[in-house]
Formats: sequence, C-alpha cells, structure tokens
Amino acid sequence: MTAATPQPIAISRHQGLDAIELKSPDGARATVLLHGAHLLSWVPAGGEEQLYVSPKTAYANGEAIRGGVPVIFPQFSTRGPLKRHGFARSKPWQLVSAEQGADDALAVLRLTDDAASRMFWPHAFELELSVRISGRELQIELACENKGDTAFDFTSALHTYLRVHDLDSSSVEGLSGLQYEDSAAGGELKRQRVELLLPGGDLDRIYHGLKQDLTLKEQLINRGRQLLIRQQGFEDTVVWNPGAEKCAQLPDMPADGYQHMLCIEAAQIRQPVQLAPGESWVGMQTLVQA
Ligand SMILES: O=P(O)(O)OC[C@H]1O[C@@H](O)[C@H](O)[C@@H](O)[C@@H]1O
Repeated sequence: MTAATPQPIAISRHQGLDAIELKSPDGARATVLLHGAHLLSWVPAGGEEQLYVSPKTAYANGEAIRGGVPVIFPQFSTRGPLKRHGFARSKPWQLVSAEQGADDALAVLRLTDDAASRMFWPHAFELELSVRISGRELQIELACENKGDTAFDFTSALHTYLRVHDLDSSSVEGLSGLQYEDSAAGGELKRQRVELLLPGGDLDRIYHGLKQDLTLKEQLINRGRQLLIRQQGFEDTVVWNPGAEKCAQLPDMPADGYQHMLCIEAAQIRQPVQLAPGESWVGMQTLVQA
C-alpha cells in the first residue's frame, strides 16, 4: 500500500453517539457526529481546540447540540413554520465516506427526506456535508440538491461556535461598512461603522454582503490569537452571543458560557435559496488558524 492510498476511518462512539474521529497525517484532528452531521471538535495541527461546546449540552437523538457546528436547514431561526433552525441539526445523517488521505482527512455525510421530514416540509432533497481538515485549515461544505419534481426554497447556516478564552479580549475584523439586521433590536437595519467589532453583551446580527475574510482576534496575556474565517456560496454572516442575561436562561449553557464562545455563522437568510427540480446549491465555510 502506498502512502497516497486513502485509509478508511471506521465509525466510533463519542458521548454515546456514532462519531467519526478525523486525523490528518500532520496531526490535525476533528470529531464529527452522525447525529446532525455535527462537527464537535477541531484541533488544527500543532494547535488547540477552536470550537466551543457547552459542558451542559444534551447528546441525544432528536435534540440539538449546544456548540460545535450545528447545520441549520431548511429554516433559519423562526423565519418560517418549522421549529427553530429547522430539523437537519437533530436528525441522524448517514455516513457516505470517511478517510485519511496523504495530507488531509475528510468525512462526507448525507441527509435525505423521509416520511417524518415530509410531514413538516414536503420536499425531496439530498443534503451533503463535507468536513475536511489539513494542517491549520478546516473546510465545511454544505450541498443541497432538489431531488423532487417541484421547486422549493430554504434558508440555512453553518452555525459555528468559536471558542474564545475571554470574550472581552476578542474582536472581529472585516465587517466594517456592512449593513446588518439587528435581531437583538427587533430586526432594525443598521450599518457597521467601526473597524473592529468588540463583541460584548447580547449580540445577534445578520450581516449582508461580506466583502473580505473575517479575522477573529484575541489578545491573551502572553500571545495573540488569530483565526481567519472565509465563506463562499453563503451571502449572509450571523454574529451571535447571548450575553449574560440570555445565557442564564439557556438550560444547556453554564451561566458564564457566553464568555467563552462567539458564533460566526456562514448563512443564507435574507434571500432564500431557490432550487428547481434537479438543481443544486453549495455553500462553504473555511477556518484557518493563523
Ligand atoms: O438556541 P438555538 O435554537 O440554538 O439558537 C441560538 C441562536 O442562533 C442564532 O443563529 C440566532 O441568530 C439567535 O437568534 C439564536 O438565539
């Protein structure tokens, strides 16, 4: 067998659920659950954990996980008749493939409609989530194909919970000049005037038309941290942190959990994706530890 032959990765168990433990030859690691195609952990080569997962989250079929990267489909938030953030994040997905390559590791998972999904959302669809890690980079790709004979539309997000050591020493660069919908202020439309977003308090914004990569920066006592965030296919970016008061009301978050996370979500919300029969859509979020 040559070094270039991809090595299959078997399903293991994590928190009582089926999981894929990705490891690339350079030492990068990630854990993906079949439940929700949920990316739970990403450790870049030579780095530390980049995702936040609440120590109080449930790990159970039918329930959403608080942290990691929930896949939001076919409805973002309460913008439609379905339960909040749709059903994809709380359903079991199928494993298509998982393997370690010569310089990366890749898992592909699939969700298709079934009798239960058609009761709420009467459409034939195929969703595929691909998670690829290599060195200091993570790529998450979500693809949707209309497998039916009528058109449908959907909203979606990769609801990435980034881990921060301390929210108060974090900032986000790259949003300057963009218009955003301030969901924490009843959906009022505003414009980002300042260069750096200093997340603090109750923050729930949908930015539109990102023009450059974002950088999450953290000034720690003895070093700085930078994480580059790129999106393709998705036209919106959600920045969310519940702040102290709302966090205290979330039963699956510790009271101080908001200080250790910031969601930066690659999303498609304002303009739902419309797919005619046979059409496909692809969106991607890439994270690179600088
Ligand atoms: O508690 P949930 O359903 O996981 O949602 C968390 C948050 O998700 C964000 O994407 C929304 O903008 C917030 O409004 C919402 O509160």
